[in-house]
Amino acid sequence: MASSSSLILQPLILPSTTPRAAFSRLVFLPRSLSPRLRAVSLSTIAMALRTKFPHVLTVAGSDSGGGAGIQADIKACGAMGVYCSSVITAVTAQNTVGVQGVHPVPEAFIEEQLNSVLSDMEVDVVKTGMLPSPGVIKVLCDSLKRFPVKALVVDPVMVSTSGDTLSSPSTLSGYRDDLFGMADIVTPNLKEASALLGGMQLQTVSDMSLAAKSIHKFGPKNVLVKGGDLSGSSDAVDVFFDGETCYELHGSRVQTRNTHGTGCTLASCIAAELSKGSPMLEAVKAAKAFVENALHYSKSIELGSGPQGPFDHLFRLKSPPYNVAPGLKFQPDDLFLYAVTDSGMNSKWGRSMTDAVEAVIKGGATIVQLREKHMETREFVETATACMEICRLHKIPLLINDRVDVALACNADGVHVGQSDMQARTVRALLGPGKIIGVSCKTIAQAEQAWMDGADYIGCGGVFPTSTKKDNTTIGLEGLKEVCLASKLPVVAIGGIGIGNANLVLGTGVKNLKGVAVVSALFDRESMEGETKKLRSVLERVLSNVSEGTVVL
Ligand SMILES: Nc1ncnc2c1ncn2[C@@H]1O[C@H](COP(=O)(O)OP(=O)(O)O)[C@@H](O)[C@H]1O
Ligand SMILES: Cc1ncc(COP(=O)(O)O)c(N)n1
Ligand SMILES: [Mg+2]
Repeated sequence: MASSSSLILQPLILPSTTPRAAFSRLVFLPRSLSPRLRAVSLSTIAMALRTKFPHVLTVAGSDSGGGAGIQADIKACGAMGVYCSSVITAVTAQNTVGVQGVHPVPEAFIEEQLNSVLSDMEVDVVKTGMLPSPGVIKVLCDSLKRFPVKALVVDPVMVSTSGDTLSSPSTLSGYRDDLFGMADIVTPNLKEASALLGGMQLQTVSDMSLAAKSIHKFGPKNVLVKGGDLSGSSDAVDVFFDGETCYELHGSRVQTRNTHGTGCTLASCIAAELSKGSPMLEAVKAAKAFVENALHYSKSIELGSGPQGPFDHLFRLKSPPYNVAPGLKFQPDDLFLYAVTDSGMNSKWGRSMTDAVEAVIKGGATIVQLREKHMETREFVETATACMEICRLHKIPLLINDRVDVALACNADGVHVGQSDMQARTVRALLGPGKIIGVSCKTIAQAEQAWMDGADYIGCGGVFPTSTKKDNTTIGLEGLKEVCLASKLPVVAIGGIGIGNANLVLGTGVKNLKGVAVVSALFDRESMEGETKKLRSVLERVLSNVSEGTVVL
């Protein structure tokens, strides 16, 4: 091995935010390397270490009113933490009353803009908005063939919500025959879906499903028919079709006039999420949640005198939680051995909460939840802050039961809520996209709602009777299996589980079941570390038997 004196310490100028991050990016190279090789190695390492910033290119029209088009796209991508470049296809004179004029950009100049960005700037995802003529669609298709990107999101903008035409009807065949076949997703609203399908009437959610399936035949990988304008609907329902399954995505309808630009924003958010690496359906859900939240925060903004106002894409900047450092990223396997605290049991055994948390982590707990129903708020925040330090040290996520305020105050990794606590979608809006949210569910319908609300996992139970929740109805192993099979989220089983019966639970080997959550089995014991170790070894044994196909009962 080279001694340290034969190494040179060469700091590279790489993007880094903190002194610690900068230090970890210092590169050691042997002195014996020739200066040329050293230069080559350094540039290779620099390339490898470069932080790639997710990049969406929007190809769309400018909205002088700033609520839709290019302006909405740039703000939406910025809000989602993604870089956004723009190729402008037309300049519109537009306000809250409607569209007063459209000035198309010459096709050759659109091509020049596409060339400039795509040839140089490592675009991940292209999102299209207003493409005013068939010639523009052709120019775009040709550019995308020359410069392929990871994903293409096509929002087939045709008519503004105010009823003004933004692209000529002759673009319909360009979309259907050329662009859709290259698209990863197309996102027509009701009017656009109808126009694409020769005037098909779309009045119900089942009409939307039919439309999504028909549009899929034009060649895009996925279709989202947006129901913002579905009359008589108390929800905001969109229908997603991936070629196999149709999903109805229900959101709550925000009562506001400020819906100008919702479609542009939705498509840009999908593109932004895809550029960060999200799977398609997750990207669509995150985008829909963003639009709903943005509308909610902006529902009483007053700008302009017309019927449709813009909304505030950057509402999150006003919300302090977004300034806090992100927590640990959720991995479903974190649910394997989930320790839920109980300070009553700690005082019975004469130990502090921090000692208890440290002991279960040392014993092999993979995630910790502070569940304190009676602790005073100040003591709770102090305890949680101290526990956070321990959990950070061991890289174990710490969640707070119910108390979003306490989670924010100590910058916990997330919150676990029950059916009578704050709704998960509100928790998500308050905590932001980077935090972990779990929801207690007993039924398939609750599990579906948790998924829609943007939760990361569900806790399912009580599986067996338990002393920590006296009047809790138990669902048994059968109930657990039913919910697990239907759940789109990973599941942790809870309720009366311990060393004696954990094998019955995990041994079901049922889909989505990732682990067990325990309270008394760990905290109501003298040696918490020892008990956790025992439980962990039981779980590991069951897991290896399940993966070998042996049923353990
Ligand atoms: N009032 C509203 N409340 C909540 N979500 C809405 C509302 N209006 C539209 N949306 C959502 O905004 C997105 C864009 O839909 P839509 O308005 O139909 O598209 P477009 O703007 O292209 O006409 C969809 O996800 C839709 O469900
Ligand atoms: C330049 C431009 N592009 C797109 C739209 C559609 O707006 P919405 O998202 O409300 O359908 C618009 N009004 N103006
Ligand atoms: Mg709209």
